[in-house]
Amino acid sequence: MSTVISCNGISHSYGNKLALNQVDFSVDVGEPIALVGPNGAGKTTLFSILCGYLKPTTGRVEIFGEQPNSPKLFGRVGALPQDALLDPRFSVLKQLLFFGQLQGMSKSNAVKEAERVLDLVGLVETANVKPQELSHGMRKRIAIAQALLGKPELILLDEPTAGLDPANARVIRKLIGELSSEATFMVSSHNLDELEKLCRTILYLEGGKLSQQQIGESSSNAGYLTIQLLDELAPKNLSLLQKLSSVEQVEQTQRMEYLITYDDQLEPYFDQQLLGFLADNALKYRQLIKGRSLEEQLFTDSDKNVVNQ
Ligand SMILES: Nc1ncnc2c1ncn2[C@@H]1O[C@H](COP(=O)(O)OP(=O)(O)OP(=O)(O)O)[C@@H](O)[C@H]1O
Repeated sequence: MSTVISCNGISHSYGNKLALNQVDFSVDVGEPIALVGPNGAGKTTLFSILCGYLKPTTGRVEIFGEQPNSPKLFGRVGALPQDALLDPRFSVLKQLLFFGQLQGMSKSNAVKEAERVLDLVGLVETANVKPQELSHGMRKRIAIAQALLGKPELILLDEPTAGLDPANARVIRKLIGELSSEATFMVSSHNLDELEKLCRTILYLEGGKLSQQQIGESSSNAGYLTIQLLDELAPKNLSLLQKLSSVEQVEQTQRMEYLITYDDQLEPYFDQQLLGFLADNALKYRQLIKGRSLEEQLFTDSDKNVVNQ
């Protein structure tokens, strides 16, 4: 597996204030990583070092094997700084265009890319609006859209949900979950509850020290697929689905949507097995989502209709 971030013995001092103290960790390509710690723990300092805005006082950092400010990383890393500001003078589209063109895109590609990222954050209608006409939550989503420009492979989001209402925070987490098959995300928050269902790997920072690197329980053999069908599964088909060799559980998450837990070791190509099953039983589907849908990951509801094998 290829290494995205490698930090060895990183310390950083502001004058005589030690903000980071001998931090070591590495991150491989894959699922989102949470960086959690109380106010003042050093999260923003670490992000600033990873983005190349700050040089660590001591230690070595590599992103994709390069120094964080290397031109070779241009376009490969997207970042949302904690205090990202939009320019009040220009419309949302103009600002995204500017950053797209800074990445070397032609104007027409930058327009397409700006529209794509605005669509991802659900704010296409704000393209011609100036930032001050938007709510705080919308501005934050625009700043996240900016971090997604050019499809970077590593996306660093410093407190992306800070100050957002629950609905906006949910939109952001949903987006991270959906895009995490395309890019490796590192997301910070002072609130573990917010990220623990989204990220299996959690880095705890406290007083500048990385205290723990916890890998969540779900790093077992369990694989997840969410399928949206064009109709409810008839009991007969549900029973057949449950009998597929690698299927451990089928859970109905909403109308016509099912979360399937399967043994990834037993059937690494379960999606193909499932497509075969659907074809054999003349079942039509709308969407197949690798992993749990974010709704499912974040808001586990104890009284859902769980169907055990
Ligand atoms: N420019 C600076 N000059 C002096 N001290 C600083 C500076 N920036 C941060 N610090 C100090 O370094 C420590 C780590 O700060 P940092 O902003 O990295 O923490 P954080 O985990 O991001 O906090 P928060 O959750 O409040 O944003 C804090 O004690 C802070 O006061």
